Amino acid sequence: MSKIIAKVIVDNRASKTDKPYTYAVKKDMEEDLKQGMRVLVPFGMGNRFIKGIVIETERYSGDIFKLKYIEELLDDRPIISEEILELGLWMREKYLSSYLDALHAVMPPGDIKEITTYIYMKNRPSSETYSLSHIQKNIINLLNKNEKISFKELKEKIKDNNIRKHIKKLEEIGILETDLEVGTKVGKRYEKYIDLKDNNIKLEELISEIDNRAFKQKEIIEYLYMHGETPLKKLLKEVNTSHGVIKSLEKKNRIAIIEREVLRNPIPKGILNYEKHRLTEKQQYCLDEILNCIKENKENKFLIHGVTGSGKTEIYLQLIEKLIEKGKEAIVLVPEISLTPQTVERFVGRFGQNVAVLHSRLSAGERFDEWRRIKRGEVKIVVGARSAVFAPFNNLGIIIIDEEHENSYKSSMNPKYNAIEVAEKRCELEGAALVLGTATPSIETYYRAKNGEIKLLTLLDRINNKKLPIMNIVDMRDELNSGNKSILSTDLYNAIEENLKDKKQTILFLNRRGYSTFISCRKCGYIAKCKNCDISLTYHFSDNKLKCHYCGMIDTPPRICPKCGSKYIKYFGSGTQRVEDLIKKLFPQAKVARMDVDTTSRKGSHEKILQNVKNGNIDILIGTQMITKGLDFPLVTLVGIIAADTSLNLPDFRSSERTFQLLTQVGGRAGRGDFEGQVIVQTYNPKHFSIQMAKEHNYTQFYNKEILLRREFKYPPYMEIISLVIYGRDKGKVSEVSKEVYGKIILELRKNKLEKLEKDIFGPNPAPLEKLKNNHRWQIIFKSDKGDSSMLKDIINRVCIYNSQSKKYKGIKFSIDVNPNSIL
Ligand SMILES: Nc1ncnc2c1ncn2[C@@H]1O[C@H](COP(=O)(O)OP(=O)(O)OP(=O)(O)O)[C@@H](O)[C@H]1O
Ligand SMILES: [Zn+2]
Ligand SMILES: [Zn+2]
Repeated sequence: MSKIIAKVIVDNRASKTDKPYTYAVKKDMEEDLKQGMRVLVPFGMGNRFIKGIVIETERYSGDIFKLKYIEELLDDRPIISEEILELGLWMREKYLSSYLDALHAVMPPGDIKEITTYIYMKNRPSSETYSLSHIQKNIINLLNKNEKISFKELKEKIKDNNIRKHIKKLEEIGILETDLEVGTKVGKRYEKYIDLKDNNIKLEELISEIDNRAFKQKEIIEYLYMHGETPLKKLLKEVNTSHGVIKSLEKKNRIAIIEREVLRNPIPKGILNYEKHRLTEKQQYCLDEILNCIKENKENKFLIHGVTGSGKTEIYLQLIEKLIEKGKEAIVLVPEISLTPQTVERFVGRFGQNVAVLHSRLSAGERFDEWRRIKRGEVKIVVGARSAVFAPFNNLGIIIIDEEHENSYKSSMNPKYNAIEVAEKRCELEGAALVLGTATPSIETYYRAKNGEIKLLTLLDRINNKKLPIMNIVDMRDELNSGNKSILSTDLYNAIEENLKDKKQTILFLNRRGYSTFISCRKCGYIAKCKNCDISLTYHFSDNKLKCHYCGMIDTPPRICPKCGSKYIKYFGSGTQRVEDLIKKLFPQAKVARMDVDTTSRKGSHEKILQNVKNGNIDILIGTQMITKGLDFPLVTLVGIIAADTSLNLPDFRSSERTFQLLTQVGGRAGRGDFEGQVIVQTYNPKHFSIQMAKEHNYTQFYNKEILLRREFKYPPYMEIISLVIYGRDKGKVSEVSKEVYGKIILELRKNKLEKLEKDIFGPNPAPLEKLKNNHRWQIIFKSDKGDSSMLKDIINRVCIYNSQSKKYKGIKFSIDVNPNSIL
């Protein structure tokens, strides 16, 4: 007689347990057990019970006497759908992650161990309960006494093997309802927050009043000063302190404890209705094409390549409207949500309570609440950053990815997935359509569109035939030759002045924050570097500190050179703080704001700056890449790009692409209203093709040139790249292990008759970022044809997993990234 067996991934972090374990299933569980359910299983020598997830069930007619039995089912139904589970397993293979990491990515947010199924009374049964069984009546009786009861408790109270069937029956006839809850976080309505009592007092002053020995108190003040209002729990953890210290600060009247309601529905308040636009002919054409293709089951992958301001968002909105009418659901991915408030506002402004917004500032409980709202079908649209691609809809009609070229769609944590690829896979599994949109398609996406894998829809004009901005290139070498040493060229200076006179707004872009980007001794050449990262420290003027932008380390700038003792310490390189400083000096009459990581760490500060720009309270906005995304301000007519070369000079194969994207996107903020716009691009490489093509708004020509280089130098889309970084505290060991791992991989390749791949392996070498956060880093780069890549991945994975268990390699870690964003 055949039996049911189940493959289970156990929730245990040890890498050697990263494989499915097979368990036998007790007879009375057979019918209820489904893949995607959590179970309790005996594990290891001591048969300790641990939680796990069923990824597969199958009939088996062999001997099962050697197998252990699943002890208990923890869910009454799968907590993720079959498709989502498959998506997770696909990611594991594609991105070489562990089972557990891959499953965690697709499971409900938070600690899946903490999830409980609760049973509620939905409608009290009428008096005619004669059709109900004795057990069913008992269940109802229990629920008459309690608002809700956990599945586990119910099982303990009503000892019956068929309890699941009874619950199901009662659910079917509308008496009961089940729901998931996570931990104790949900249901709590208030949370304590801590903030400084007075935000206008300088840090030095606050600190000077505290006893020198009370260093924890100082740390708390510093933390609040930097981060603003912080949940108590987070503060205790971040500063690693106790309630007592907080209390004593409160007594001193330095901090305030605020009780805040934990919002169950985190949609920002005060969003205005976003009126529907009558589509232009071209927008209409796009919309119809997509709807027709979907209807006739022709294509279901689309790329809308529309210049900046061509009205892509309106197409998304109306597309979604049409699909919801048909009972479908929609996922919209946007780059880091906090950076695209205008886009989010449009979705909420159009669809209101039908939208769930998944942003990074949600608490764990809120995140889970949203997940549940989606799962229960209470919303039809999810707008969110990359992980929203896993939103648990059951009737998904479309996934839209706005600004598809953005690198935030690639995860830097395990599994290191690319949300575009994941979205595509999910759409295939669930029969949904995929729509990518951008003014500057990634080379990979455009390549696929040209090959007919994705249907290309092009919008060449801005809405109402507004002109694209004129791009003026300024050669900074000429400026220098004519005696201008300032970071502002004469042209840019004049244009700003003119714009101020005209009462128009200006955006200045520079991709470096801080004041000076490095400080150095003029006598001996010493450069102040981070001791954890070996990267030069950036000087921040406002708090007179040196900061590491990689690990956050803070240091005091030296007065005399720590190496040779000279006092000729000089500050080089300009960041946004210096630009702000200069602009304020040059144009004292202008209202200036700066937007970068340093000015937006306080909650709400980001929105406040943008609101001020919108209201016309700002004449000149200076910022980093934060100001490149989706901003739509009609009075912005001038955009100045202070240094186009910062992205161009990175030792990375995407540097030309990034530069083209950046210039086009930042430039695209100009002239979106009734007035024409102009862009001034300052550069030392005026002839570079990405700068030239951006100047001409000629994406296709840029693409044609870049794609040739990709082919010649064997980069994506022609080849798949795998970056293996080997890192650890011990420099010698890192290099030693790297060489050994390399040797083993080569051996394996030969064993598998894959010698031909050897010529496309680079390294092992120290990585371009050789030391980060106290880890030394070595790198091996593999390039392979798509056809060979799965074999290669298999080998890399095996060698690395094998090594990570070996005692010899203690303290060494491996990071594998498939088609990484950058290879630094
Ligand atoms: N059919 C229309 N009629 C009038 N105005 C429209 C129409 N469609 C869009 N708009 C407006 O045109 C402006 C540009 O549209 P939108 O911001 O959607 O462009 P986009 O293509 O997404 O731009 P970007 O890629 O630069 O973010 C917006 O202010 C929008 O409200
Ligand atoms: Zn020196
Ligand atoms: Zn550092």
